[in-house]
Amino acid sequence: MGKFLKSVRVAMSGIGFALRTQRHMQIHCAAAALVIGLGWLLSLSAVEWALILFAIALVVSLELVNTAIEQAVDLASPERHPIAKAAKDTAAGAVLAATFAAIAIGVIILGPPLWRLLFAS
Ligand SMILES: Nc1ncnc2c1ncn2[C@@H]1O[C@H](COP(=O)(O)OP(=O)(O)OP(=O)(O)O)[C@@H](O)[C@H]1O
Repeated sequence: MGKFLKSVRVAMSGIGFALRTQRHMQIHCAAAALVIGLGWLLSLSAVEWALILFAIALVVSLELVNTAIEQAVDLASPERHPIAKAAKDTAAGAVLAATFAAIAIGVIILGPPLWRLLFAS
């Protein structure tokens, strides 16, 4: 197998691990599928799609990094330690910050057309 294909395979296995083991990753992916479905229903523009897809990629990527940090911390410090706590809490904070931004982007882009579809037609 080529080097590139091997890199893709191990990266996909990392994504699979996070999907199987992390409840938050499953929630993010379910929310992403819902938003993509709504975007298709509401015929978003190219720029709107770009923003939505960027927000989804940011949240999912940070959840993957958060998972990697949790695994590394559990390996390095199975016992409780304030630095282990700081590492895990900070990584979780990164996911939370991106999630807030993604929710804001979703409301700004999907809110008005969804409102018109539901209440003004
Ligand atoms: N080794 C540790 N030392 C100190 N505090 C820890 C340690 N491991 C976990 N914690 C604390 O418990 C919290 C939860 O950690 P945990 O590893 O269970 O992740 P999680 O937030 O439950 O993530 P997920 O549900 O996505 O697996 C951390 O954010 C941290 O505050």
